[in-house]
Amino acid sequence: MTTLVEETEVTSYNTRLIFYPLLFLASSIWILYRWQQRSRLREFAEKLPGPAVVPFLGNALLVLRKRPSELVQLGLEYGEKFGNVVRVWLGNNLIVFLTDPNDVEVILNSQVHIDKAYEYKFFKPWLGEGLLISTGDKWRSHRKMIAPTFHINILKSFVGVFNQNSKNVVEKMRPEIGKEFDVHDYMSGVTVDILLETAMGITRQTQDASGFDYAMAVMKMCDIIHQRQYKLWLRFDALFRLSPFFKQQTKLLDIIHGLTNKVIKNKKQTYLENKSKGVIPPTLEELTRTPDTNDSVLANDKTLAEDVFKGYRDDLDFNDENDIGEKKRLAFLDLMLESSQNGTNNISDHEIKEEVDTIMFEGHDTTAAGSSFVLCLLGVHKEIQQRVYNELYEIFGDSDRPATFADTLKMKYLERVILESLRMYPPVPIIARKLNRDVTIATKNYVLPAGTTVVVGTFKIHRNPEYYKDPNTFNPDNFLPENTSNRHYYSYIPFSAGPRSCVGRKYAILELKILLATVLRNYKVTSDVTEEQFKLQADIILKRTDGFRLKIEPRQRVPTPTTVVA
Ligand code: HEM
Repeated sequence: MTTLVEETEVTSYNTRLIFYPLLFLASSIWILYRWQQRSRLREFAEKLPGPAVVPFLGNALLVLRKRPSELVQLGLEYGEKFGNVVRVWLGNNLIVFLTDPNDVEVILNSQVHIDKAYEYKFFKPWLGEGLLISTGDKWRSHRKMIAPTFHINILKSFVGVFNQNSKNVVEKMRPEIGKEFDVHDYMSGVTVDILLETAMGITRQTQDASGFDYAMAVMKMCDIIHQRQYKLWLRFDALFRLSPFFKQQTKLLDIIHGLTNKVIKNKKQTYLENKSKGVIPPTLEELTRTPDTNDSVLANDKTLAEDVFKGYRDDLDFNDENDIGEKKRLAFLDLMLESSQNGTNNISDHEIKEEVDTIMFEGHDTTAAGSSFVLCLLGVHKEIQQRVYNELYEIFGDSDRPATFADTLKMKYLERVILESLRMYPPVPIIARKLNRDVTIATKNYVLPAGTTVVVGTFKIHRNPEYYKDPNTFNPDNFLPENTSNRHYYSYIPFSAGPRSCVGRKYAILELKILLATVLRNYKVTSDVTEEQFKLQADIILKRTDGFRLKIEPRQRVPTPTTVVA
């Protein structure tokens, strides 16, 4: 007779007898599959130009101990050496850099290659499955829901917010008069304030200490993610968890998610209370469809940016013809809650939170870098600054009145300056995708195999002499209509292009115009640092490691007669 202990031992022996061979089999199949996949990658990769590789590490040694500022230079040097397609191995990962607009179009214009690369995962604890990183059906349905919330009518309703916050930052900068300071700190603060209001409906008046903590937490989170991008050891989750950054991240995310959750809960409650009283906010449909005769003149007056980006007409261009002007202002969050509550869209509170957090990140760091670069460039190029100011003087005279939407349409030279700054210093200097299918690109019909990470080198594309005469010279006339009309559309992609292009493009241009116009109407800016001395940092967002150093002095509101605005 066998005892219970013996029976248990026999059962566990039998289990092990089945389990271990199965485990061995599964592991062997997996290793074989990976080996086959890698061999396939290698087979295609061998045909692509790129630096020599060492076993196991590939080309990882090239970036070892390199500072972020050195990575920009390294990237540019390899581009010079190998051309518009450069193959690199980081361990087992095949990475292909593309800088020919024809190749880039194949990737960005596709509805298939929409998956983001591995590096975007650092955002996941913060942004979850928000628009920036999600993919497949989830991304498609959310994009369809969010793109209309950036309709020009909604953006027009934000003009007042852009003005008020721009005025606030002008006042905040006053103590810096005469000193050299880092203007990015101020641009970062004002862009977060603007987003708190336009994304979540939190105004300076309604903002309590949690609003301020949130803004600080957003800025610090960006910093942690940047560190993870370029400090190789922080890229490994296990090591990151052991670092002090992880603890800090946990605290910051508590603040960020705590506020977004709280605001969503309160807004939803208010919405339901109002609904029970019969007070229902206008729907997105109503805000974006009703024509308003008062504004029909503006409807035909398109901005320069709309011409520049018309080559890749995307879901942001729908229906803008039906302009209605400034109506009731609703933050993105209100619009999303409304459409989820009235059944137009199927989106949970958690998903709304992810999208609001995504907009807070994408909308803040990019515009902060964009506006800081413009101000520094104008500090260097005084002639150009004078032309910008003269144009503003023509619009506003010596008055202190806020800008209207109609004024922004007249800021044609300022717009060219912004576009040129985004060309030379694109806030998002590279975009990365993971290929799920083989793709044949235009250059030599190379095939990039499924599994490759494709990096689109926006920074390098924007400085290609084939498309820009004298590409390293800051020249806003690169965006005169005669110079843009025949240029390859994918030779200018600061907002990416195609189905995954930046959903906030029009918001960004409008905000930048009002913010920069307000600063320049109040201050003359100068930079003692020349463009050659800018130390660029390769990051998710392009920055300067030497800081955006600038000096300001109060503006005498008189035009400079010598310059003519084109
Ligand atoms: C100068 C300012 C800006 C620049 C240069 C910029 C650039 C970009 C680029 C290049 C992408 C594609 C990223 C990728 O594929 O990895 C992107 C995506 C995105 N941007 Fe912007 N952006 C700016 C401002 C904004 C603003 C103000 C908002 C919102 C208020 C915003 C929201 C987004 C979102 C949600 C996405 C993800 C879109 C998707 O994947 O469907 N951006 N942006």
